[in-house]
Amino acid sequence: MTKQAEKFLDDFMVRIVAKNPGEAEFHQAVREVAESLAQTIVENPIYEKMKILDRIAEAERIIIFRVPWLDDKGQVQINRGFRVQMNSAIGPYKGGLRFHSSVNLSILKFLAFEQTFKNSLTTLPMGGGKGGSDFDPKGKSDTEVMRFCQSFATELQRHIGADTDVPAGDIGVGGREIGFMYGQCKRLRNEFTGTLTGKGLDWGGSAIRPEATGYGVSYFVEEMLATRGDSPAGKIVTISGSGNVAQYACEKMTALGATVVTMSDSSGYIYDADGIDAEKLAHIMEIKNIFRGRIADYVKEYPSAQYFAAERPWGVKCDIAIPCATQNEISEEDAAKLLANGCFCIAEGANMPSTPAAIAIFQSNKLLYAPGKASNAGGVATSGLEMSQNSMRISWTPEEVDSKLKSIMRNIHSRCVEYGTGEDGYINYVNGANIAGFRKVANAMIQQGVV
Ligand SMILES: NC(=O)C1=CN([C@@H]2O[C@H](COP(=O)(O)OP(=O)(O)OC[C@H]3O[C@@H](n4cnc5c(N)ncnc54)[C@H](OP(=O)(O)O)[C@@H]3O)[C@@H](O)[C@H]2O)C=CC1
Ligand SMILES: O=C(O)CCC(=O)C(=O)O
Repeated sequence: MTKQAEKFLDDFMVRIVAKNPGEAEFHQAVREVAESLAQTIVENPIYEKMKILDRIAEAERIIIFRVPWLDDKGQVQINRGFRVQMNSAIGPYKGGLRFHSSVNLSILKFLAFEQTFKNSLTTLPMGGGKGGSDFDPKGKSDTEVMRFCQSFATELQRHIGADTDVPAGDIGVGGREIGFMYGQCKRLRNEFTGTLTGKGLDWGGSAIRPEATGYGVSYFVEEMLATRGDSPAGKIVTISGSGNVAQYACEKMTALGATVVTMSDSSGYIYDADGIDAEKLAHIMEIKNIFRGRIADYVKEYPSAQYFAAERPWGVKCDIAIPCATQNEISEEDAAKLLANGCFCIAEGANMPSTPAAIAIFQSNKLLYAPGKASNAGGVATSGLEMSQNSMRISWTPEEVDSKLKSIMRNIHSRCVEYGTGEDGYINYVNGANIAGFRKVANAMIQQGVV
């Protein structure tokens, strides 16, 4: 990076931190992007003159609202709802809703910021957004979740729409929650439109949307390994999380011939040296999706596996690591363990799961490392395909959607190679994803004037 680019980066980050005090996750996500883009920006003065990166880092609109609801005992509960409408340069705001006790503005702004670049990479016409609530569905009855979702959607529906902003799922928001919110939006607006994605297959949902993020990250791993003449077959894989993304990453990596040996939740991880095959994964899906239980229950059914409470799986020997739980779940120490154990490929299913210090270890040791905004883009890409099907009032077959998903992931990989390959041939997927994602949004913003 030239001195001029370094100065741009320093000045820019001073402005970001001053304008968004105390928002550590947001600063982290913005800094990573700004580091990749500083050189491109000083070499293209129009970007600096038009303050493109400052504008991308400032949400177009943020809505914060009260979500009151009645629990099963008839007591009033109050949560806080958010929608961050980050950038609409290339399409309606698009991005998931997160329901988790940790949700705050910093987390949702980092996610919405990342989403803007991710959605641009998919090549589909989608802007960036994210939302959610500090409501935690864990331990709540179905009727409590329904009452909460109805209250949340009652306010949210004023701000969203098929051509305005199209939310979907994220942590704590799956098919059940999308169904309750869609029902309430439809009732209040008296229209059946594609206002949310991740809908049920019989009422406007797309085939393969539940599978898409996990399948997409697996297709991305295939592409990464192919750059070194390799493939997933015979590889040992560690996965964190046991929710939507983790489940389908496990399914697809196993189908591609790899052996997945770990999955986790926020209480701990399981290690099954024999591999979590299709039958064992079906059991995990039952524990998590039907009984809404804990991953620890796995060892009751498969006693040869081990459960490690309050630990993450990154000390387990593997070739490939696919973090699919949450942000900053791979620390510097975890990254050092992965490296020491011979792991050579890290593909993020989660958003920003690796800390900056962990990424520095991956990159300085020339490991294959893909940031979530590239490798987990299959979920939102398939949401984009759901929007297209809704507009055209048609449904594609699972095979059609899967083949489009595969070609989108291959295309994202090619863009990363195009913009991220250094002089020594090492592919810096972070730079590649950030630069490729930025160019399209930046050029659209220039063409649309100062808005
Ligand atoms: N769903 C999608 O299509 C997409 C999701 N993502 C990202 O993938 C990640 C997982 O999302 P998804 O699978 O949908 O969510 P789910 O709610 O289905 O699953 C989340 C999993 O991560 C675990 N987890 C959540 N928070 C923590 C934490 N603080 N520490 C440890 N484990 C935690 C959960 O454990 P527990 O049950 O104990 O809470 C659960 O196993 C998120 O980063 C999300 O932003 C990215 C692209 C698309
Ligand atoms: O499908 C979507 O719209 C959003 C998916 C998502 O939240 C993400 O990509 O992080």
